[in-house]
Amino acid sequence: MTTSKKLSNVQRLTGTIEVPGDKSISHRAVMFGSIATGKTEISNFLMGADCLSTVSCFRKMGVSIDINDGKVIVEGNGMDGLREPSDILDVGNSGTTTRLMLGILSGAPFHACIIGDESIARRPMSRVTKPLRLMGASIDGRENGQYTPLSIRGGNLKGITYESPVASAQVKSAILLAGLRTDKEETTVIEPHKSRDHTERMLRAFGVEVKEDSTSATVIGGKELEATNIFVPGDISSAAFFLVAGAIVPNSEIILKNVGINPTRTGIIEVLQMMGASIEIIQHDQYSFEPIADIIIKTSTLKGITIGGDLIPKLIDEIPVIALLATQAEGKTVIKDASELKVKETNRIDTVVGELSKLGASIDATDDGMIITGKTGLSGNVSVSSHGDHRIGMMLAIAACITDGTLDLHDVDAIAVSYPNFFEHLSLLSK
Ligand SMILES: O=C(O)C1=C[C@@H](OP(=O)(O)O)[C@@H](O)[C@H](O)C1
Ligand SMILES: C=C(OP(=O)(O)O)C(=O)O
Repeated sequence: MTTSKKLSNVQRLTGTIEVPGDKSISHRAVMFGSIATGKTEISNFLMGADCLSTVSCFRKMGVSIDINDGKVIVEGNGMDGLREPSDILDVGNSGTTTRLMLGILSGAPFHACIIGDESIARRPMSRVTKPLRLMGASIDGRENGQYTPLSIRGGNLKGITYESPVASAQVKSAILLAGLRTDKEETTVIEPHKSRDHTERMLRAFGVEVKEDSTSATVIGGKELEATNIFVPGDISSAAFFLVAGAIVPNSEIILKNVGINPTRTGIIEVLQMMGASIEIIQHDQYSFEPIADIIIKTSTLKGITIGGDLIPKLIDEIPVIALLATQAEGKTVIKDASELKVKETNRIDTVVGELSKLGASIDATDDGMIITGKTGLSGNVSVSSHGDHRIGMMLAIAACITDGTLDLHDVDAIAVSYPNFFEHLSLLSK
């Protein structure tokens, strides 16, 4: 079923919100808890559709996962505690579930089948199936394991040193998770730029040693994970929508509480600062393995900038809303080195350029990004669509705050993938 919503512009956005828990960290907490020994209690878990797909897959492999009052309790039975699933593992819309789970399954001595939705079926899986096969996993699937449906049988794995052609935390994590199942062998992943390091940080919290340098990470196999309690910080990728909204909607001031500010994820803050936004970061004393801050954003006068290189992995999921931000910045914004956008839930170069063009933005697609010239008023009274992509849906809902007429936003239900209470927060701030 698809849904649509008529959205009007707003006078201002003011108030305080706490965005839901981080999606990347929530996935990992359930997965690592499932293969650890003992009870892992997760608080502030993201109850979004993607993370619930992870929960459902691990339950099908015999893990007891209890969801109660915003807390998730995972009873792990160790690395060898997973059971062969009698049903297909359905990952829904979630790339992270698919790729990290493949890493875990590579060392599990049984067979499993993985399917997902139409969007997942278009996303490249050979970036993980290739190195996992090199390590010893048997993986088959559509077009020789390039796409779902996939079928996997874990094997005896050997350690590898793998130079990934893309900076991808999903690829890195899948290989490191498989690396844990080798017999005391070393597994190293080298990336062209550093990707988010939640896996490395969380593995350490579960008692596993991870060696890291600027663009590589290494684990040694054979160590059991020991259960731990995890507090999931607010998702900076969700906060990004309100950071942009606060900067571009007139007369606004928004306070975002408890946002994760892991330096491998803070590209959106760097971009806002480079554009000249009025933004304040109040960092909390560190009490978790992930840093947390409150962020205050106010209506700002912005200038266009160039975004590329090693900044891209730090803000890859924020590019749709950064494109909207750039329409309100004076001058040219160039987003380059971002061809990874083409293999997300949608081709995010095409969907961003297509939908923002409908609003009258001056935006052109390039081979590895887009060029936006601002500042332009955005026109309403048009129909737009998320194309089933949560981040496109939320970007358009924020755009509607400043259009000169209403927007008919189709396929809004996609937003529940990462931010189920997004519209509640939007209406709270616009009161
Ligand atoms: O590891 C993760 O949790 C994620 C990594 C990124 O994908 P890639 O690994 O494909 O860059 C990101 O786009 C995705 O939303 C979540
Ligand atoms: C790309 C995303 O997620 P995934 O790869 O897990 O589907 C995203 O959340 O923007």
